[in-house]
Amino acid sequence: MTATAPIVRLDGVEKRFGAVRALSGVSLDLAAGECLGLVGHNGAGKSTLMNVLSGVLTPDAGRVSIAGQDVTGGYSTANAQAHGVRCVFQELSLCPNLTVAENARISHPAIRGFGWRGQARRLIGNKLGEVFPGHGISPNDLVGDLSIARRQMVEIARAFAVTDRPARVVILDEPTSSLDSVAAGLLLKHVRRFVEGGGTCVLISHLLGEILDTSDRIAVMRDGGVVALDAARAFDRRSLVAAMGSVTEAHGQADAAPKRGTAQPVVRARPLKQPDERELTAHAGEVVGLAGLSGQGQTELLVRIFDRAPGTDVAGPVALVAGDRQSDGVFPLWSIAENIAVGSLRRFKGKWLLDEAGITHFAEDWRRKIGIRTPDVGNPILSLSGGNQQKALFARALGSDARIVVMDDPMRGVDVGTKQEVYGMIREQAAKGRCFLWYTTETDELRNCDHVYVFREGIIAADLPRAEMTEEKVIHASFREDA
Ligand SMILES: Nc1ncnc2c1ncn2[C@@H]1O[C@H](COP(=O)(O)OP(=O)(O)OP(=O)(O)O)[C@@H](O)[C@H]1O
Repeated sequence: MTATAPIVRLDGVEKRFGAVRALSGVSLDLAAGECLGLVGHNGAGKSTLMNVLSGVLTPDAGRVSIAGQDVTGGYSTANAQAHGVRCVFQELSLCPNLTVAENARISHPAIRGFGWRGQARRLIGNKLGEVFPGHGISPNDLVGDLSIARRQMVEIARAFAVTDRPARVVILDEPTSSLDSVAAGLLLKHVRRFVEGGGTCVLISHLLGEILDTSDRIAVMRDGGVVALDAARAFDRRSLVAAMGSVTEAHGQADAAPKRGTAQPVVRARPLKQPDERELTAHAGEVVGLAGLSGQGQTELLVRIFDRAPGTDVAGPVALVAGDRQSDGVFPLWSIAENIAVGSLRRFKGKWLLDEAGITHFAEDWRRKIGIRTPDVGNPILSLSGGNQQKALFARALGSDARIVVMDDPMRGVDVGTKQEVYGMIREQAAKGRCFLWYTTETDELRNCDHVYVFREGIIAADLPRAEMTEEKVIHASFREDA
């Protein structure tokens, strides 16, 4: 850190939501020219703290200063933006019925008058090109037609784009959660360029490797407070996990012994464009991974399997853990309990009414099993932190009777400790005969799979049993030979 006054000072910030004390007197400084990594378990208070800094939430107590000026009274998102504070939220905030350029215009009101469309197209197009070269997004694309990874790229580029207002502090709340490793690497390089040019970044992530590699300092939050704060080089994975508290990192993996015998597969599916005889097959008791760069046809095939579309052969009920929880997973007006139990409603059907007590008991059981942080499963689902919402979606699928569970990059926003527990649950349920189809953008997770299909340009490019699967082979198959 430099000796000059901090660009941001948060002093004794407190925030309560009913019975939940989300922030319990947090003090934190940010310097110009640094990237602060912010880590902590699901529900630790990271997003709440950043919502205070970006003017979305008013703290119950404490002060916010920017560039030495106390801005606490009447601080709002408009003030934050005027001070150059930008935020890329976990739940993406683009308007799906507008184009990429129109969305850029919304947060850059300086673009106006005759020819505003052209200006907006240039602004976002140039920034996308700078951060994510080869992104393949047109400023004229309708946001609703873009994959979640591309939407995330647009949102990030929009936050870094500059018109009449500076970008001094850019908060990135789990910015790589939907990006594949190539796009994530490009973003993290951009973050370094930005801070080396004097900007400030707050990077929130559950991927501890990227936090350790990209940050200058790291703050660890636990239960609403900052419990450790030091130079990044003072931490390693183990000490970060320990500081986060109550999480263990047992790296289990699938047994390398081949399991496929002569049994009939429970799922068979071919990508529509597959030029050869290759198809995805999955057997009872197997965890089958779908790998490759993001948006290479993995989600499309999973959705076709879930829908039992022509060209797929699916034996048994299917449950889905959606990757885009905001638009496909969470029922935003329902409680946590209703969101969990909706996958198992038949079990709770009475003669006339649903068995409400049974639903609560079932949800309560899963709250404990998967560690959903809430005082009451009757609370609205949107009262949960992002990672805890994702855990509720897991509970919905794992608690259902479906023999086949289809998971579309399901660990988005789930903390390291819970991930290990969920990996364990998946392997345990597979051992009892359940079949899992698992698309992941995290290569590390493929170690939990018995068989991996690597996708490229909409087709299966490689078919790797666990014993033959290496990261190198997956990466090699993800890129065209001539690319
Ligand atoms: N709008 C809200 N209403 C009620 N409770 C809330 C609300 N927003 C956050 N909370 C609660 O505040 C606590 C902190 O949540 P926050 O979203 O800041 O956690 P987080 O560290 O960002 O977690 P994650 O890693 O899952 O994103 C959680 O217990 C959450 O349930």
